[in-house]
Order: sequence, then structure tokens, then C-alpha cells
Amino acid sequence: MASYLSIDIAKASTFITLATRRTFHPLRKPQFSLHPFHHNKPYHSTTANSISFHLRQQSPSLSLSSKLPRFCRKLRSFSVAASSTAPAAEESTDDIVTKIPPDDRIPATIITGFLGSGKTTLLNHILNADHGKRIAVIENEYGEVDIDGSLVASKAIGAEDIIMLNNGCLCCTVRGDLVRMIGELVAKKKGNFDHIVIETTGLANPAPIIQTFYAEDVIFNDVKLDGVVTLVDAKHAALHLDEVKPEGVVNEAIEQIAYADRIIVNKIDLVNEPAVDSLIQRIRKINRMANLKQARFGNVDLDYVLGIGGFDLERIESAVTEETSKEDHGTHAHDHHHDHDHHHDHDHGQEHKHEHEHEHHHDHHAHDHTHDPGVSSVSIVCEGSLDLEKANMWLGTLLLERSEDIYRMKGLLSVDGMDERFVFQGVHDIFQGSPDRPWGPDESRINKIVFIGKNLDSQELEEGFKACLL
Ligand SMILES: Nc1nc2c(ncn2[C@@H]2O[C@H](COP(=O)(O)OP(=O)(O)OP(=O)(O)O)[C@@H](O)[C@H]2O)c(=O)[nH]1
Repeated sequence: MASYLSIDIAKASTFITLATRRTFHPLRKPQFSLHPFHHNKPYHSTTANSISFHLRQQSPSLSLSSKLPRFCRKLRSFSVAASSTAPAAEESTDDIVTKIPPDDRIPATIITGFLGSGKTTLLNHILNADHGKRIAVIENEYGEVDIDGSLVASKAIGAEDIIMLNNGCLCCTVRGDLVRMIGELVAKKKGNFDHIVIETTGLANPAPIIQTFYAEDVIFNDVKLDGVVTLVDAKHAALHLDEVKPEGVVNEAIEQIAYADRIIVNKIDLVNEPAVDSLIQRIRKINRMANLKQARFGNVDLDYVLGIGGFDLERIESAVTEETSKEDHGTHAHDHHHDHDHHHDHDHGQEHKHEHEHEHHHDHHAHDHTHDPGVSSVSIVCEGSLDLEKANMWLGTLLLERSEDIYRMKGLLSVDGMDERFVFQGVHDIFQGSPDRPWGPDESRINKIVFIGKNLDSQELEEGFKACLL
């Protein structure tokens, strides 16, 4: 695992940074408005083991110069550079190599899922299980009566603290309350708990809640998002997924699946196997990146829902594997077998697997170059190394133009000149990336990216990505 990064985010131009020295060309790469989340601190004192950026709307006075190439002018509605890092930006050193401290922030898990899908049942399962973790719970209920809270409280022996947010939905009005409560929890009780679990209302769109973890310094400094766990009601989910919403209104059931790191298809005791199979196929169209398990009464292994970790690299690999080999095996069978296996097998037989992926990839995309108007996943697998500047340009442009539609993305890249794999994840306009372990001497350099979002054009994404390869 590489612990050094060359950070030039003060100069605000790159997503992917080389771990070696390089020169900054202000006129060639000023095109993105990248604000490190620690924008009110010296940029080299990050607490996370990664770099994070947030694209922000510009103030008009910061428009890009008209001398910039046409491509850049097109993006002039965004500002250049994080002004709060100005002192560092003025320094003459083009490259500052920074040691990134270990990430010891408190992990937080979001449990989401449609009304009645089994969130509280899962929460109780977590609280009653023998995992040795001290868990603080944040419950979000609509209305005055915290039924779930008392349900949880009556059963919970493992909870350190249960906090109720009763005034509305976390994703809308109560977001400020969430920030405040996490802040208070950390300030008063840090050291008394190891993990935070947040249960959203069934009608919550998880996006704003996820973004809160990155955009709010109060949270970001002490708490990291461990993962989003989505419960899906095996009996009723299809109904909600089918629901056509008025223009501009999101379908929460779809969004909850799209943002998930872990999906639990719950209540399988209430339906037959073909029904579960077809629901899983449906879910996979929306999100092929998340792990998926079937359950009764939320009964899953605790390490499936807690301690997921930010990048969940193995999942990217297996997501891609699933996609590229589903023509042979069928989605459903594959989903289940990989739930456990992927944690262990990705280093074994890598070359063979990569070859396999590579070949299938081409086959698959040959007949799947579609534009999907709904929420869907697209994954790209390509051997080769990326031209750093082209890749930054492509990724930056993509996020500037499409961040609203790109719900989530995760990837593992081979960058020319970088010894380590570069891993990243994004949630809309938020981008986090860092070098991972070094590439093995005989390891094929395979790039893997998964996008989940609306109106994704797999062909366009794939072509754009491939154009960045050397
Ligand atoms: N048959 C069956 N019932 C379940 C299962 N999981 C949960 N339930 C029941 O479904 C009902 C709703 O479960 P909850 O855990 O309260 O669901 P929730 O998602 O927290 O519900 P809301 O807070 O209303 O969104 C409860 O009566 C549970 O006992 C399951 O796997 N099978």
C-alpha cells in the first residue's frame, strides 16, 4: 500500500496524481475547479488516506481566461483552484510529496431501503450480534412517534447511544440535524463507540446523506462513510421499482439501490425462487457494483454490513467479472457465488482471469452499446496504461458535465509512470482517489471502472476512456 502522494491540488487541476515528481503546466491543465475538502486547512495535512475533491460552482470573477484552449473555455462556468490553499499554491515547489497518515476516523454505515424492507430488523440483528463493536445508532423517523426507536431500544443491548431524528426525512430537512448530531456525538463521546449506524427513513434518497459525509468538515474530519447498505423487500420491491414518478421526482427505491455498496434482498421467505431471480436481475441492471445477498429477517454476517471500507476494491473486480462472464453463467448464479469468493480470489490466477475478462469484455460490449435512459451500471475493462493528462481531462470533463447523472463510480486504473494501481471512487461531484498497492511484476495492467447513473451511454464512456490509453 503506497503511503505517499504527490499532491498538487493547491494548483487545482488533477484528479489522478503521480507518486513521482512532475512538472505542473498552468496553461495546459487549469480546467477544473477542484476544491480539496480540507480547503480551510493546509492542503498537506489531510486526515484521510486519499485525496478528495469537490467540484464547486464558480463565482463569475474566477472565470477561466479567454486565452485558454476552446475546450477549457467551454468549462468556464467553473472556478479554478481552491483559493483557501493559496499560500501553498504560491510556493515555488511544483511537487510536494506528502506522507498520508492512517485513516483512524470512526466508520459510519448508512442503512437504507424502502418502507418496510427490514431496516430496523437488520439494525436489531446488528445490535444483538456478538461483534464486540460499540455502536452508536442514529435513527431517522418521520413524524413525532419514534416507533422504530423504541423497537430498537427495547431490544438493543449493543447500542452505546441511540439518537432520534424525528422531524423529517434525513435526506431533506434533517440533514443539518444529522451534521450537528454527529458533531455532538463525536465531541462528547469519542472513544466510547467504534461505529455509527444510521438508519434512514424508507423514503430517503441516500445521495444527500452520502454527500454530507464528504462535504461537511464537522463530519469528514472525524467520521468516514464505511458503506451504504440497502435492504430490498423481495415481495414488494418490483412494485416500487416500476412506479413511474412525475418529471423531476426521483424514484427512491431505484436511488437506494443505485447508491448501495451492499444489497440485501430481504424477505425471501415470502416469494419463490424465480421471483427472487428476476428481482436480482433487475437490481443488477441498476447496480452491478454492489455485493448482493439474500436474507430472511436481515440475517446476514456482520462483516457483510460493517467494516466494508471505502473503496471495496475486490468488489470492483468481481463486479466486472460478473458482467463479463454473465453470458456464460447467468447473473443470478454468479451473484451468489461471488459474494464470498471475491474477497479471496482476486490475486490468484490473476492473469488468467484478466485475459478472460478482456476477451469477454469485447464480446459483451459488441452488443451492449446502448444508451439507457434509466438508472443503470456501465463497466469498462481495458488493458493498458493511461496517459495521465488525458485521463485527468476526460474524468474532469465528465464530472463537470455529467456529475448530476453519475451517481457513483469506482475504479482501479493503470496510469503510465505510476507504479501503484490508482483507485478512486466518486459520488456525483465528489471524487476520492489514491494510489493502492504496487502492480505485480507479472501482473497485467487492467483498468476497471464501474459507473452507476442516469442516461449512461456505455459506448461513449468506453470510447472516452479508451482514448486516454497510450
Ligand atoms: N416474513 C418476513 N418478514 C420480515 C422480514 N424482515 C422483516 N420482516 C418484517 O417486516 C416488517 C417491517 O420490518 P422493519 O424492519 O420494521 O422494516 P423497516 O424497513 O425498518 O420499515 P420502515 O421503518 O417502515 O421503513 C416487520 O414486521 C418485520 O418483522 C423477512 O425477511 N421476512
